[in-house]
Amino acid sequence: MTLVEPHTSTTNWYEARARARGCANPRPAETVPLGSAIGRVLADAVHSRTMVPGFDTAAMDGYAVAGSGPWRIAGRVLAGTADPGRVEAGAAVEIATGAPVPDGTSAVIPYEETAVAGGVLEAPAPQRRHIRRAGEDLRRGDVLADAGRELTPTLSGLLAQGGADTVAVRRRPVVRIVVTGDEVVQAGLPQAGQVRDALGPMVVALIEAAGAAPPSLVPVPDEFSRLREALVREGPDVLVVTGSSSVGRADHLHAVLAELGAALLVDGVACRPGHPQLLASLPGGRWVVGLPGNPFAGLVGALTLLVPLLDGLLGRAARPVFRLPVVGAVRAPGAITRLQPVRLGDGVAVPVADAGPARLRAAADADGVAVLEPGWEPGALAEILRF
Ligand SMILES: Nc1nc2c(c(=O)[nH]1)N[C@H]1C(S)=C(S)[C@@H](COP(=O)(O)OP(=O)(O)OC[C@H]3O[C@@H](n4cnc5c(N)ncnc54)[C@H](O)[C@@H]3O)O[C@H]1N2
Ligand code: MOO
Repeated sequence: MTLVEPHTSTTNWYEARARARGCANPRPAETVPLGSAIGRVLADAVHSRTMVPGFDTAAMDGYAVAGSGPWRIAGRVLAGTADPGRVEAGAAVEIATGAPVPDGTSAVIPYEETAVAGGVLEAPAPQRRHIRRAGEDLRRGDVLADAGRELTPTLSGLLAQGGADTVAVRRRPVVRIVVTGDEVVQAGLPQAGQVRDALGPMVVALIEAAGAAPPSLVPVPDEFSRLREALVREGPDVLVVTGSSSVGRADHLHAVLAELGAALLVDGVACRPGHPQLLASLPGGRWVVGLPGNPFAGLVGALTLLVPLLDGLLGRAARPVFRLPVVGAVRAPGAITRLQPVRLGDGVAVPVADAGPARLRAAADADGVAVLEPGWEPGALAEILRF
């Protein structure tokens, strides 16, 4: 863990994200029913507890036959039957998809390929067996998912096939959002000098999408003591402070952190917008993420520091890096990284015009943000942080 002195250092954008991703240990595990684990991150690898199919299974509705035809029809086996018995050479058993095939079965012939008269079945010699062999999909002990994977609907289905009833997942990080600003109001139309809280709703949604518990939100005025109080109150693993990150008279975050003995891991990031973002740890193990008050700058801070910190707390596997050529007219990044809202096209990312630190329109119309590094030129690849 690299610590920096307050106000003295600006961190490269990739380095800042890597620090946020790497600083926290994963939260403890808890066991939850498979049915309520969607979106949770696995704390352990999951293995199949059974083979799938569990028995030789008919893949078509029709007849299980033994030997060559014609066949004498000698019974019926439906799905759910525990013991399908045996079929002797020259005999056929009517069978349902999903039923266990009787011992001695050489093939299952679909109804469509058969003719039946007087209890005798006729069909051309079967070209396919239409039998799913026991264990051909999964064997007992097969790894179904590694630790760090998020439970998706499809993974959840696979784990059910493998016999899972419960899964060990990481406890969800508990987050408190502290919205600072005397001028910031939570509802209705802002009066003279006021502004609606645009960061609260956005950051709540980002936190939930990242896999943390639904966060609480506390508005605090621009007062040192009130901000201090909001940071020391027990409960959350992560405190997100919006606004108060810069150097203005009412920006108390650095002073409060200094008084609380916080260690600053990131204090300013070499990017536009979103430069005055910070990451700190408080004595006792809690984390503080400071997001700039300008809404698009705050969003950049959330994508740079907050979501990666939550990924680390969840023990989430590295997210796949997604790069596209960014085409079209866009301001060059200059000497530091520029975060540019983009729309995703067919194999390209297209900048959305008129992005500014305080404006959300471009980001709201975008599918993600492109990370344009110094030296980037139109048409070159850039990492895309998808919303
Ligand atoms: N002398 C300097 N001034 C500023 C600098 C600087 O380097 N030197 N940096 C500028 C940049 S860049 C940003 S970004 C802002 C960051 O300011 P703070 O994080 O301290 O935030 P505030 O001063 O409280 O507010 C800035 C701006 O955003 C509005 N705001 C605040 N919270 C919200 C919210 N929840 N929803 C919507 N809008 C919000 C607030 O009203 C201000 O307009 O500092 C620059 N200044
Ligand atoms: O970088 Mo500020 O964060 O431009 O709005």
